[in-house]
Amino acid sequence: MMENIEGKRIDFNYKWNHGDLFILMENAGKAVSEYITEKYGKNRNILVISGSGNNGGDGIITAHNLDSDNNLKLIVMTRSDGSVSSLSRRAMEKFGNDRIIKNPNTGDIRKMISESDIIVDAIFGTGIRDPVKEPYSSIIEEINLSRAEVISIDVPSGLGTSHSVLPDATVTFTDVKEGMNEKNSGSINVRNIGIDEREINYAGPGDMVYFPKIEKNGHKGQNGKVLIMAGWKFTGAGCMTARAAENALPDLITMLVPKASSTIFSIKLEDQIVGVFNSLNMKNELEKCNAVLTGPGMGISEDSVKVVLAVCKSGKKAVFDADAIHIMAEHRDLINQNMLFTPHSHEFEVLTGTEANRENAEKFSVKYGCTILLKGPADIITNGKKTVISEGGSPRMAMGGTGDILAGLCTGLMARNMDPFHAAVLGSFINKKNGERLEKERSYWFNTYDLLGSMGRTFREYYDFIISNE
Ligand SMILES: NC(=O)C1=CN([C@@H]2O[C@H](COP(=O)(O)OP(=O)(O)OC[C@H]3O[C@@H](n4cnc5c(N)ncnc54)[C@H](OP(=O)(O)O)[C@@H]3O)[C@@H](O)[C@H]2O)[C@H](O)CC1
Ligand SMILES: [K+]
Repeated sequence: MMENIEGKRIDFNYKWNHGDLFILMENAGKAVSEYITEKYGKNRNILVISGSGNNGGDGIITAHNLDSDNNLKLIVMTRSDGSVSSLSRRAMEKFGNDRIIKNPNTGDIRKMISESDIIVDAIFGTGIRDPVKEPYSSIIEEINLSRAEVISIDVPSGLGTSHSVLPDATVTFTDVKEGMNEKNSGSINVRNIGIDEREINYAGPGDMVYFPKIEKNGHKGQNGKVLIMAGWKFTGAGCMTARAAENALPDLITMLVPKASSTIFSIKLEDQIVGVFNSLNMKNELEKCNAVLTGPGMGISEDSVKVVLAVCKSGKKAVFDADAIHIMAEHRDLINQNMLFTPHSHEFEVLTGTEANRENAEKFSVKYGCTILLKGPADIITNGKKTVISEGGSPRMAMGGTGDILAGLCTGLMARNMDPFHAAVLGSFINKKNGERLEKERSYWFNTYDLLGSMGRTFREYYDFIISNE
């Protein structure tokens, strides 16, 4: 079952790899026309009703393919300014602009529906917004009153609203869409339209669709607060997590550190809030934050165990890395769905008591409900329901500190309202692409400061790609 946003993610991955989505529209139209010809034969009275988005474009290609063997009419309902999506415009040129019936009135549509034995519903696909406005709600009603066979493309138009086409069959692409069942969609036929496994099961630029945009008129605090309790033994590790978290663009980052090292932190992170750790401060800061990180450079001490247990008790979204993973291995009963663990293979073995591989990561996530990001040349990210592989990076990223950067970035993303799984996938993707960028520029001669320095540019490249293609 695929949510609409997941469909968008896959489209962006495809677009990044192949440049143009029109071939997918051609394949979608081919899949639907083949289904109709196989099921109903030729010489039928077919009416295709297309909306102004890409679902409509799939309908136009379907019409083009069925045109020569049937008595076919194509209606296109444009936007109020007469436009359609750019892919649909290309489909219209292919069909022949002058033969398209544009924006007929409801009476004419009713007549055309009554003269048809097959109706192809391409009004809305996954881009539907509730509520359905006129004239679309009346058209949907007329379709549902007709005795013709109705075939919906991708999803029944209006699904999830109070005006939904009730088709005899739906030809859907890549996977069944959210909310579809045999009752509201008729017989469901899933067709592959050329999306590669890599665009679905591997991290890619499309994962940016889960990254919340910065609102132009937003207010302070809206973009989340990060709490970090790390670097108590190795201050450098703690500082790197904070610098990495900044790249997710949260409004506030607070470090809680022991009194003895607070001066070092205050100097190195002069633009962040550095507080001195005590039980009361920790309780207050945990209440205020949207996501918390602990573990990197922390050491295992009475206090670090206290911190880890308090994080568990807080119920906040949390990232456990390094020493925190060792501590959590003794407290597995406290693991829940708000938690992300970012182990390398040895830490994974300590946490789970099993060999570090995909199957065991999935088993552990299912059992405890948490997300695992198992680090390696290819990161494995799983929440037990979904698993994504994140490849790439640079061999130079085996150096110390890159794990701290990844953990900090994931925490920042979780504070920005992302769930642990999508934060982990995007964090891993950006981290690896950032390493690749530096390797291209400098071969292997770069360090963790360089990674932190270029992360914003790497992030922006993919952010801009999504914004400019929406
Ligand atoms: N990878 C794939 O699987 C591909 C799928 N394709 C098909 O594309 C659609 C999704 O296309 P999209 O353009 O995103 O959206 P829709 O066609 O579903 O609908 C958008 C248009 O509908 C208008 N709209 C939306 N809600 C309403 C409403 N309530 N009342 C009136 N009009 C509405 C919307 O209007 P705007 O004013 O916002 O422009 C749009 O015009 C997917 O389902 C597949 O069928 C592609 O072929 C590519 C690959
Ligand atoms: K449809």
